[in-house]
This record gives sequence, structure tokens and C-alpha cells, in this order.
Amino acid sequence: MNIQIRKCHGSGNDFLLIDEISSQYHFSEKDRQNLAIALCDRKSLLGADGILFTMNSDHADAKMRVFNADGSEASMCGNGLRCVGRYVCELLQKDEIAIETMKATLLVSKAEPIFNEIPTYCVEISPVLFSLSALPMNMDKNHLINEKIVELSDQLLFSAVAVPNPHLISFVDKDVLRANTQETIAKYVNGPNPLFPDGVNVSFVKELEKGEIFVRTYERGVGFTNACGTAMSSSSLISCLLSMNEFESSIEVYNNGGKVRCVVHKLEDQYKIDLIGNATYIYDAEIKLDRLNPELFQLIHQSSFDEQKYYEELETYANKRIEKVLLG
Ligand SMILES: N[C@@H](CCC[C@H](N)C(=O)O)C(=O)O
Repeated sequence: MNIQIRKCHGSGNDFLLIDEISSQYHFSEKDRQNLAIALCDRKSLLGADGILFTMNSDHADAKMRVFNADGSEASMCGNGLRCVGRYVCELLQKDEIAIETMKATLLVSKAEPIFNEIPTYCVEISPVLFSLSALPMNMDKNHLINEKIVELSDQLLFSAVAVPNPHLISFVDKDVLRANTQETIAKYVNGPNPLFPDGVNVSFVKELEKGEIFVRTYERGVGFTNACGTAMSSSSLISCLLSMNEFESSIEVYNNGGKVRCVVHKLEDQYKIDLIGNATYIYDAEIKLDRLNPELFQLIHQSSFDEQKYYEELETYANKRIEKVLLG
């Protein structure tokens, strides 16, 4: 079969978007899993952090299903939702839409460019759940905000939140960021372990100055990525709960792939986060594959968009800021 693919990224967190609205592919669950493993492989002709299957929804403008590079399905993907949001907005010629995800239907809207002329979208990150059973995390307590987990470290403090995919967050200093502590912990909690039966996305966060944080994430099902949208949203939320930042104010979130902006809303009985950042198209490709051996796919053609060059200006700006604060 032939499949049309759009390679895109949000903060350098890159995806292969497959449009099942305009094309009828009829994938089985096994096909989706196998496609993610085969096409996301960085040694293959494509390579990505995940696949965004964009489908019809019976109650929203479209539906997004996200598969990590290892073939596991994620309940949510913030950077991916901006890419799917842009794609569906352009398809339906709308500036505001609702996208069904695994556990929630979320609003996406076109936003003012975050930097120069970069296509920018704002996505709703919700629901926010603190109950450890929502991650799930096995610990003898209900919530975990800035506390020790003795099995992981005798010094670091962690917070756990599901948005609704699971995140473990620690605010650290420069030296911890430079060491391999994060990788060691992340590999442990994403292998067979008693604490996180389904694994967890692990972020180390450094406060740069008020209103600015740096977030690096080891993603469940992928490994270190340039950025993780739900992790940056969760980290912004925790920074407000720890009084480093303020609710209802912009937080500039730097990452290894650039920068996004988050605004944390404190509602009567819940929290909600706006994740605002780029949705950049890299290229369109057509591949030919045999469903039984997707790893042997052939690239039929590929045509690049020229918008990545504008994104690189943001990357350069963000890298300078990160270098100044983290290496200086
Ligand atoms: N990169 C994503 C999150 C993708 C899913 C994650 N790896 C998981 O398994 O929960 C984002 O931008 O939020």
C-alpha cells in the first residue's frame, strides 16, 4: 500500500502525521503499532518521535491518536496536538477547532506568532490530575508535590501529575542537569519497576529567572526528545504551585528544540494550561510498504516545505539563552 505522510514538529519534537480523514487506510491496531516502530526508527529513511494518526471524530472536528516510537500508544501529546491542530484548521479553513484525544476533547486555536512569522497554535492541556492512581504510580500516598522518592534519589524532590499522560518532574540545579542522573532514573522508571507500572515521562527543570524555565524530558516510549509539550505544561504548573511563577501569567519555556509559552489557569476546582508554540511542516512524503514488513518501506517521493528556515531563527535565539544560563 501507499501512504502519504507529513513530517512536522513542535519545538523539534518531530512527528509523522498520517491523515485518515482525506484517505481511507483502514489500519488495524497492530498496523498502527508496527508503523510507529518501523517509520519512527531513526535509522530508517523517515525517523520521528511518534506518529500522529489524524482521524474523523463523531463529536469533534477531528480525532488524534498518538503512537510513540516504540509502538506504545499515548493518551496525549501537546506538541503533536499543535501540529494536528494546524493541519485540521487548514483542512477545514477554521481558526478554532476541537480535537478528540484518548481521554478528552481539547480546544486548539491559531495564535499570534511566538517568534517572527512562525505558524503558532495554542492548545488546551486538560484534565490535570494529581491523584497518583491517575498516572498510575504506586506509593503509599495520594499526591506527590515536591517530595522525595527514596527509591530514586536521596536528594532530589519530585512532583507527579497526569495531564492526562503521566509526568514525573524535578526542579534541579545546573550540576544535576549536566550529570547523567536523569537518564538513570528515567530508564529505571520506564523499565519493569514497582513504582510506575506503565512508565512515566521524566522531566528535569531549571528555573532561569522569574517567568522563564528550561525543561528537558526523557519521554516514555521514546527516550530524550528535543521537547515534550505535556511535560512543559506540567512543569509550568508545578512552578506555579511552588510559587516560582504566577498563575494567569506567561511562562517562557525553553527546551533543547526551541521555546514555547505556557499560561497556567487556576479555575474553581481544577487547573488548565494553555500551551502556545510552533507547528512547523518539514516535508511531505509518499511511501510504499507491505503491512507485514513495514520496516522494508520505500520512499516514493519527498518534497520539503521552506518554513523550517524561519523556525531555525527561534532555535538559535533559544540556544543562546540556554547556553548563557546553563553553561555560563
Ligand atoms: N511528546 C509528547 C508526549 C508524547 C507521549 C509521551 N511519550 C507518553 O507516552 O506519554 C508531548 O508533546 O506532550
